[in-house]
Amino acid sequence: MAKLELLPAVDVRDGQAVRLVHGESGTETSYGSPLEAALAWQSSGAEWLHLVDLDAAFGTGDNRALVAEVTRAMDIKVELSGGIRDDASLAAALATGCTRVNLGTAALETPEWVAKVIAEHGDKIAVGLDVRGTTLRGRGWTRDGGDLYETLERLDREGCARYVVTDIAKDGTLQGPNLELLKNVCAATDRPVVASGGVSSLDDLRAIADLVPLGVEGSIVGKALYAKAFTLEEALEAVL
Ligand SMILES: O=C(O)c1ccccc1N[C@@H]1O[C@H](COP(=O)(O)O)[C@@H](O)[C@H]1O
Repeated sequence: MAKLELLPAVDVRDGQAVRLVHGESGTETSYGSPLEAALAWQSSGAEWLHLVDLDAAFGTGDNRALVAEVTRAMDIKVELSGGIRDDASLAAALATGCTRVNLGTAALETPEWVAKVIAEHGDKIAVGLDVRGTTLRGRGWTRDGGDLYETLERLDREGCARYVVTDIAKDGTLQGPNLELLKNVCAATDRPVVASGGVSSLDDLRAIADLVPLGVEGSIVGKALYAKAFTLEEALEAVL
């Protein structure tokens, strides 16, 4: 059976690696240099880095040069997101050499553009389905953007390669992942799903790994690593 991929997260706000609670601006806890954090996850054995430009996602500026520097410094695969919403921001993101990008707001607000870039770039494009209940949220998770399952059906039709599914109610809370949501999304699509939000323990990761046969391919891990609930080495061992 395929093993669950783990994607330690580095979210960047105002030049710092931060974690938010429920993705709300103003709830930041700072963890210092994004490059140092990313290099630490790489040295601990990560095969992926989930790198987010939060200022670009919130529309409060950007950390584009810094996320490009971090991406270029990595020998591992990088999933890059935050503020990738048009040809220029997509070209800049892909030029960093990242393995794939994760689109959020654009999938809700400019579906024609997203269909076009999916057709052009295939599995270099993932779509982030960031939900409260079953309502998608965009623009830094501050605005409603439609129904999860209707959007999923449309993106499936357009050939979207994979989805990164975040339960906003869980994100940054260390309350455990929303396994029901993950199962429901896997039942609604045949595309791989990357889980995001709420991981607090090795048991949470094992529970997500149990969903690999249903279509879960990976899990983002953020707060739990920064809060030292477990080490990345322990996490990688737990999902072998
Ligand atoms: O990751 C977060 O904590 C987060 C919080 C608030 C907004 C966005 C967040 N992350 C990721 O940003 C992209 C969406 O950016 P955009 O809408 O395309 O500009 C997506 O990957 C979110 O999961």
